[in-house]
Amino acid sequence: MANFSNALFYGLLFFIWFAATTFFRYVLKKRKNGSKPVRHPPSPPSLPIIGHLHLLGSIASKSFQTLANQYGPLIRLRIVSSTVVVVSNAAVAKEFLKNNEMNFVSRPQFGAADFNIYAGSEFVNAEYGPYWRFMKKLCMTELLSVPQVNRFVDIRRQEMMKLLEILVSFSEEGKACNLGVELMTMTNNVVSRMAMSTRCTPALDESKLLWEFVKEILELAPKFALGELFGPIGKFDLFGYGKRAKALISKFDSLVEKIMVEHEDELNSSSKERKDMMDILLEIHRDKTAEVKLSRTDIKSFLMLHRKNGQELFMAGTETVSVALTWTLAELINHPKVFQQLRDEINAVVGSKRRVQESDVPKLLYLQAVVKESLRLHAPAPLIFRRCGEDCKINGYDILANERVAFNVFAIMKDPSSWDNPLEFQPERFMVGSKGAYDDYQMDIKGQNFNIFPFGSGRRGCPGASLALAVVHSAVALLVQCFDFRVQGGEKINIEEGSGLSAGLAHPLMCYVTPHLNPLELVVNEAK
Ligand code: HEM
Repeated sequence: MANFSNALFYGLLFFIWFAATTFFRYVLKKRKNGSKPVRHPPSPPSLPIIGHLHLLGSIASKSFQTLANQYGPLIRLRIVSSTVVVVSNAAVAKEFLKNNEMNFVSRPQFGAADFNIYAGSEFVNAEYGPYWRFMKKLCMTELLSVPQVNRFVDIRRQEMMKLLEILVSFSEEGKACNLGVELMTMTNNVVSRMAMSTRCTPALDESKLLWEFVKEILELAPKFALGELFGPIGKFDLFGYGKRAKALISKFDSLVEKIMVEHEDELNSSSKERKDMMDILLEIHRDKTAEVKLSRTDIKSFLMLHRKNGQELFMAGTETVSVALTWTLAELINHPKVFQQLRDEINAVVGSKRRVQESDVPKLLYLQAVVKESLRLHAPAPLIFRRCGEDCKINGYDILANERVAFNVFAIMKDPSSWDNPLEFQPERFMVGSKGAYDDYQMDIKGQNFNIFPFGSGRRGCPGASLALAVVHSAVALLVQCFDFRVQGGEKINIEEGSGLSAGLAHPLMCYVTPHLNPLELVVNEAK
């Protein structure tokens, strides 16, 4: 009897404690947000501790899309101890990124920053403020401006020629080639030469180190995301990825320091005709009157620059571009009619005596449509992250200060309410006069149109879009003009998406290549 009354007593005590805590939390929440209770965007039912983690598969953008189909285009998820608001349609994205742009102009900080020796010097994750504004202006007016991109056209031509030579040698040896790897090498070299006049190839000493850095950091990036799930506990670096990244970045730092000293010596001894990114940044570093004082660390951090949302140029310029190229090639190989139509267009505009070049691209409308369609179906940066500045209401829901917002570009660009046959690869949709073409056939893809914005939008949009499109257009055109492709071990390429943060193909793009027009002979014609 005594036991029973004890149990009753403790049960009652627990109930009072539980009710009081719940009430107290409710009152706190109410006071924090004035008198109204917070109205979060809808959430699926969650589990204790892990929240919605069990609802996420290996490809976050796909899982978010599935949840949006069930719970709507604006949802809120809790993953262990972090929350994220996910946006999955064009109208809601516009509400955030256009109508409330200034409140979503910063990016969230990711836990990995704790292990980044460049923390505080980052550009991609920088708070919207004087440093970010200065660097962004510099990107748009100098480092990645159209005239600067045009000044390096010969470098892109040389690197693409190297790619063509490699493919010819694969063809002569009758060996299958991993196209993804070759495309990645080419884009690494283009970006690396524009950034600091250094190639990034396993065959050379310095370049080998750079090459290894890019490879390793790309492998590590998705693993960082794991730590993120554990919120504050992630800071303890339970898996050791933080320490590995720190060691890698330190290696990159010594290498870039050496290249920087060489650049400084050159700047002291002569005036260079063509300045690479490092030269431009070093000049600002020395300029006592510059609006913002750039430190050596800021320069190195910038050059290590970004991959989508979180890591800093090598990854932005290399992985995203090579992913876009690989997907476009894969879709073309799987759609022989589209491939042939593109080849016919190139032949009609360029003929068969010279290599297609960047200056031909404005006349190659079908080529542009092919690339747009590929970016629509396979966004190289499928999730864009931003951070909410101050509490605000969007579509009747409260979005709280500091909350992370993920724009699911992957889902938005396949939304059946915006696109007919959204999962089909149909470049015609971007051609004027074609059956089913959109009125707005020259659809802007650089952030004005929220049905298709692979480069993000607004002030925080991608400053590398012109460079990226220059590389993707010319490489696709050259490969289609010069080679036929046969898939190794099958008729079609398996276009399954890879897991983790990478938006690439799950399986290597292995092909046998045969020259259609021998590119090595065409070069001679081009020089005329
Ligand atoms: C197909 C290739 C590429 C795609 C799809 C892409 C996509 C993106 C996206 C979606 C963002 C976030 C935009 C936003 O928040 O609204 C971004 C940011 C950025 N990208 Fe790219 N990118 C590509 C290539 C490049 C290249 C080649 C570079 C430079 C070499 C570059 C440099 C940057 C930088 C610096 C940012 C951060 C801008 C900021 O925070 O203000 N990207 N990119």
